[in-house]
Amino acid sequence: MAIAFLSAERSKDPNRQVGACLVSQEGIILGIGYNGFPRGCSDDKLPWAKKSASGDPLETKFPYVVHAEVNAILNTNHASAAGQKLYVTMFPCNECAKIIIQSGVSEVIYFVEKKIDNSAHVYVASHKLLSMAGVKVRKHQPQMAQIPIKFQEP
Ligand SMILES: Nc1nc(=O)n([C@H]2C[C@H](O)[C@@H](COP(=O)(O)O)O2)cc1CO
Ligand SMILES: [Zn+2]
Repeated sequence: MAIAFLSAERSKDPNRQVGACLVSQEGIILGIGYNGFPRGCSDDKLPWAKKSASGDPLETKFPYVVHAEVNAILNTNHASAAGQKLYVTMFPCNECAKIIIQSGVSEVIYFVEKKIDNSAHVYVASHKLLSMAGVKVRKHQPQMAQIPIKFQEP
């Protein structure tokens, strides 16, 4: 989970940085991701806004951003995500849940579940899909409040 948090720091989304880390059953790191625009799609040309003044959805980030979970699964250095565990700083949306299920991930460990009224159905659907597909879901219980990183010679 700490690696998912560290990965989130790399996101350029000014409103919400999300990170994910895919690990094997034994805890070996297989893939890391954060929310961002697709490869080759410039942050200078696409908007990070949540709302546009004109009301045009194409002037918001939503149609373009790749979620952290999808990036972690696609960035894997392993042939398949089957039977693996996905650590994610935020509970996955329904679209990510579909990809998590289809890629064969067997467990999702999340840090926080965002509760936003107008998107509540997204998370109800996500829970429903993950539960129907038999993907284990649990909230991370941190053993410590922080992990300081010092850049100095050991
Ligand atoms: N699990 C998630 N993984 C993600 O990568 N995200 C990303 C997509 C957007 O870039 C941002 C959410 O933006 P906002 O609606 O909080 O301004 O976080 C969001 C969630 C929450 O479901
Ligand atoms: Zn998602």
